[in-house]
Amino acid sequence: MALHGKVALVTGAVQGLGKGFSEILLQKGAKVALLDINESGGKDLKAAFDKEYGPDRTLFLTCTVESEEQLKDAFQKTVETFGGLDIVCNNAGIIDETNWEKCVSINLNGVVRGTYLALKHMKKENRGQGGVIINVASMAGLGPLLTAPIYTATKHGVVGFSRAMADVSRLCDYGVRINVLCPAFVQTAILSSLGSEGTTGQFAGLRGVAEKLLEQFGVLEVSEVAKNFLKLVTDESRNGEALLVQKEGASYVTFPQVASQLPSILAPSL
Ligand SMILES: NC(=O)C1=CN([C@@H]2O[C@H](COP(=O)(O)OP(=O)(O)OC[C@H]3O[C@@H](n4cnc5c(N)ncnc54)[C@H](O)[C@@H]3O)[C@@H](O)[C@H]2O)C=CC1
Ligand SMILES: CCCCCC(=O)/C=C/C=C\C/C=C\C/C=C\CCCC(=O)O
Repeated sequence: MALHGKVALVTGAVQGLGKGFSEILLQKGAKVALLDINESGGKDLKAAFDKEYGPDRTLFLTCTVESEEQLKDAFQKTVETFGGLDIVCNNAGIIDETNWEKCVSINLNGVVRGTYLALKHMKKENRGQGGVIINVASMAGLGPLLTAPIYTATKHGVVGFSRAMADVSRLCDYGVRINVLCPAFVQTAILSSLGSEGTTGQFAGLRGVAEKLLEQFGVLEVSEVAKNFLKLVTDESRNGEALLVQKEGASYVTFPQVASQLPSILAPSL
């Protein structure tokens, strides 16, 4: 998929990975709607991107992925401004084991909401032109992060939901690929939550285990993850894939083949 002139929407775009994903899309010629709850940061980022890439290439929209109405309006505004939608990255996420319902609301419900809205605008049966959705999970979507069981659950949820929706899209011929990105630790603000009492609450005492994982896996730079994000966006042969990104490299995850045991009527082309 060539990105020049394509329209992208990224949630949680103001800093960290979302900023990195937005910037690499801009470098490849796409237009990007930047969605975030951080209004002042969003305005500053848009001003910086305007200088670097030109004023018509981005749109900043204040929006929480917790609100169906705000997210729906942001998708609509993006389509009206840029004339279509080709790429959606559901990236916004937090760690908060003390307010765990909020963590589920942002990390899982927000991704479901963003995926359904993306399909509404992009799928062929709605006269959309197809496209690609990248949902951001984590390595904690593939194994346990002990200081953050709810975070772990939301990220496993994002992996399962994305894989299921990719198969739905293939079977129903939506023309939309859905892939999920699973980075290990990345140098962003969220990393300071590793063992902090404020976000990990009753599990803060397990910070030593999380620190051991950090020592074992190291810390990625945003740019390393962004390069792999781009692969998932552009490689048209990839649908329903989970890409694990670690310091030593990236690899597509192999899952148990339970689908092959289903009656073929349920999974004719899996
Ligand atoms: N940094 C890391 O080690 C890893 C991060 N991830 C995931 O990557 C994604 C991005 O995280 P980072 O860039 O590291 O974090 P970050 O904290 O640097 O950035 C998160 C962005 O999301 C925005 N945001 C938070 N709540 C929001 C909401 N309700 N609606 C819209 N925007 C909201 C924030 O304002 C911020 O701009 C998250 O889903 C995170 O779980 C996955 C694996 C590793
Ligand atoms: C609190 C900081 C969390 C930062 C965000 C994040 O999602 C980072 C996750 C990175 C990796 C650790 C996650 C889970 C561990 C998964 C598997 C461990 C398997 C260990 C093994 O068997 O080798």
